[in-house]
This record gives sequence, C-alpha cells and structure tokens, in this order.
Amino acid sequence: MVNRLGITLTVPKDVKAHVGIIGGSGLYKADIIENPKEVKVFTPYGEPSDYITVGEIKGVKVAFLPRHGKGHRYPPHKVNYRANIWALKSLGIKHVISVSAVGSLNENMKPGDFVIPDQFIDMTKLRNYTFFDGPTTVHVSMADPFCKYLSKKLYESSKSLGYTSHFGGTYICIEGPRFSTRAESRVWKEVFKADIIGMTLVPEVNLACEAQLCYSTLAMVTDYDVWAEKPVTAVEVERVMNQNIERARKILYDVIPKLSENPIEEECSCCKALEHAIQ
Ligand SMILES: CSC[C@H]1O[C@H](OP(=O)(O)O)[C@H](O)[C@@H]1O
Ligand SMILES: Nc1ncnc2[nH]cnc12
Repeated sequence: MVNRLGITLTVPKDVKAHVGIIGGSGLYKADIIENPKEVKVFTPYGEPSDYITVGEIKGVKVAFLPRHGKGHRYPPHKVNYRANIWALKSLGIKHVISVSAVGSLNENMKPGDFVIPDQFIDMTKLRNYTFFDGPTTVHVSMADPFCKYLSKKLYESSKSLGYTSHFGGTYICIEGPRFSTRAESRVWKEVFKADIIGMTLVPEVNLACEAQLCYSTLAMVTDYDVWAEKPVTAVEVERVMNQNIERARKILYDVIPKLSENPIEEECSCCKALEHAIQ
C-alpha cells in the first residue's frame, strides 16, 4: 500500500509497530522496551536522528527514537524532523508520543509537573515544515494540532500515577539553540500568554499531522525560563529532567497498552488530516 507520503508499507512484521515514542532531552534510551531490536531506516529526507528501537511494551509493538540522537548530537535546529516522522510512519506507527523538556511561563506549572499542551505558537525560523514541497500543495489545518484522544489518555495516566499534571496549555516553540532574553520571555508570557516553552515541537507536530499520525506531547517542566530570578541553564534542565525521567517512563508504560487502534471519531480524526488540505 502506498500512502500520500509515497511510503510503501511493506515492512517486515517483526519491525512493524503501533506506537512511536520520540524521546527528548534526558530520554535517550529505550529501556522500558522488551525484546528490543535496533532498526536503521532510510528515508527520502536523509537519516533519522538515530537507529530506531523496535520492541514491545506489555505486548504492544512500539518504536523508540531519541530526537537528538544518542549523546544529544543534533541540536534542536539541526534535528531532521522530516526523516524522523517519515521513518516512524514507514514502520506502520499510528500514535506518536513526544516527550519534551520545557520551561514554564505560568506560575501554576512548576518544575517536575507534566503538561499536555493543546496549542502552540511557532517562533522558529529555519526549518523544513512540510513533506509537500510541490507539485502537490498541502495546507494542513493546525487549528487543533494535537490528538485529543492521545492527549486525554496521557493526562489520565499521569493523574492516575499521582503526578501533578496540566491538561492543555500553549507551547511556544523558539528557534534556539539559545534560550530567550528576559524581554522575549516577558513577551511570550505576558503578551502571547504562552504556558510553556521549548525548541522542538515545530515542525515535528506539523509533519506528524501531514503524515496523518496521532501526535501528542508529554512535556515535563524543568525550569522557569528567564522570568524568574535565576535564568535557566542547560545544566539545570538536564538535572531536573534526570530527577524526573523515571516518572515519564512510568506514564509511557501505563498509557501505551491502553491505546486503542481505532479511537472514536469525535476524539480523533488525525488519520483524515489531509482530507480537505490538498490543492
Ligand atoms: C537541554 S535544554 C533545551 C532543549 O531541551 C528541549 O528539548 P526536547 O524538546 O527534545 O526535550 C528543548 O526543546 C531544547 O531542545
Ligand atoms: N526555558 C526553556 N527554553 C527553551 N527550551 C527549553 N527546554 C527546557 N527549558 C527550556
């Protein structure tokens, strides 16, 4: 079967998977996956960030890809987002859970909290935002960029495990790799009313949508950006992420077996994202 991205889905059964995990800062290893097998995937967009680990979580076929590659060798503006999403799609993935470290722009969202965002603001500048560079032109809707079904499941799991979690919120995505100035951070917080800040959501979410995948972000707050007295540093992000990464793993372990192959349409129409988008 060839889909709109020109992907021929004839992957061998042993590397076919249902749920994809994109691990962000601090989540580089797939140690919750049973019977892991590393797969190198070739794409028309070049190489994904790393080998993809395919295996199982409680009997569900999953695939794990570290967004920045092992050793964090691709900074946010150099991640090959198109190759990453294409590679996951080519393995037969339906749901993508993206794990990300974020700064907080909202007093109620504290380091260690989880946020499942429902909106984003794009301040990136230099990325490849689409699979469709012509002659097919696609204007995909970004009104509701995240899969409602998957987001709800992530929230329910994190709450059931007793973690402080926020359902909804606006993620502002900056170009990076530098952090914001205090003046920028004030604009993101007070004028744009964004809740969390990171450097990787865009164009990952756009591309997932074009690939008609269910995509949601499990964001972990690591810092108060630069509006608090002590400005964020990369070392601080890593320290807080390492302290809390076990909780992100527990959420993944809990939620993945609960995901249905066919969520009801009111909660998820991700697989039809291109229906009214092609010109
Ligand atoms: C290491 S601090 C900044 C870095 O962390 C976040 O990455 P990810 O979303 O992959 O967890 C942020 O977006 C920056 O890329
Ligand atoms: N304050 C911040 N700004 C941008 N990306 C981040 N990732 C984690 N914290 C961040």
